[in-house]
Amino acid sequence: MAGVDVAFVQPLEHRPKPSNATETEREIPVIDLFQLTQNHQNSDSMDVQTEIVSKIGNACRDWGFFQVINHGVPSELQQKVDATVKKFFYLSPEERREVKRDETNPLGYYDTEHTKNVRDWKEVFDFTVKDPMVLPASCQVQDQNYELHELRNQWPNYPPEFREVCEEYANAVEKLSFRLLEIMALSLGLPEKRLNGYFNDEHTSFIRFNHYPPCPVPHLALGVGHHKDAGALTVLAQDDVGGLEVKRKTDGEWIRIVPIPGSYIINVGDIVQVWSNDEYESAEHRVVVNSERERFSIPFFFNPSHTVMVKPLDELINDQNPAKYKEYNWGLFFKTRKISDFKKLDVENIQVHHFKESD
Ligand SMILES: O=C(O)CCC(=O)C(=O)O
Ligand SMILES: [Fe+2]
Repeated sequence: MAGVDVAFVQPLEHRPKPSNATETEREIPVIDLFQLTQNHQNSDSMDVQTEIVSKIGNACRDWGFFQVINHGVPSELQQKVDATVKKFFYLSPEERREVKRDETNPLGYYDTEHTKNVRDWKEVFDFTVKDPMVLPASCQVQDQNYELHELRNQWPNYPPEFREVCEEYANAVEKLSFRLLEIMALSLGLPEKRLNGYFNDEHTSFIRFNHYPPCPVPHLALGVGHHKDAGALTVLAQDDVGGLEVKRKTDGEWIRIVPIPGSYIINVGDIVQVWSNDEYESAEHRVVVNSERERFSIPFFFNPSHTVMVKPLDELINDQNPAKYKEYNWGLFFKTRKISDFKKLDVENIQVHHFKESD
């Protein structure tokens, strides 16, 4: 343990197992979106679309996770982003800190994120898709008439193409996220565009560049501690190193997701869990680090506008299946979570189960 800050050490029950026996398992469904990302529509392609909708519905129900290939984001763009991300993290610590996040602006670079109050073995850079991003100014409010705060992206001067590449990537993945949202809506028996209105011009989606340096104590620390994503859905690009693990719903085992080149990992977030009244549950996941290779990953967190009141959709509840959650305001939830991820608190951070109706 010499030289490793105890803030990184996971409680015993959350430390990763030394064996990687599950490494070769390829259990997470892989779904080919080729037919969806093409614009021609004939009866054959409608059949294929119905099949994709049903595969995605099953994956959301059984796993809360799946991988997509032929998703429509050009591989050249992905390579450009990957190279740009590396250039940024290879800047000197002083240069990276020029765009450091602080308590008033949660966007930019930081290396002190905590998940469930244990420090993660990683450094990150966050930027929003809509700039500025509008959020409540404080989470200490009693009603909906809260004051607003505009948060702006911080861009480093180097590499010079950084901002342009980030914005191009954000547009491409935003498009894919809308498509996935539409497929999820269809798979729940809803009209295709039923959920799109929650993601208006003020949606609070953001992209994170994760860098996990080699870790001298990979059996004690985690790159990201166990958690669920709070937004609607996540589209994650990862390199070939591996380390992401998902908790399998059937038995609670941690399953390693084997990287497939050119694919994205999609996971259901807490908002889809609430909208679907637990039909699709967000899955717990975490990132294991290793002592040899650094790893990079890029999640796109697809989040609605701050004004959205999140609750089970009326079409999906009835007398036999009453709403399992009280409604909550996304902006206040998000703001509260952002503050608790920044520094260690003495209380559990905000979770959707705090809004669960008592049985
Ligand atoms: O790096 C990864 O594979 C996943 C990261 C993650 O789960 C997150 O940032 O929420
Ligand atoms: Fe996550």
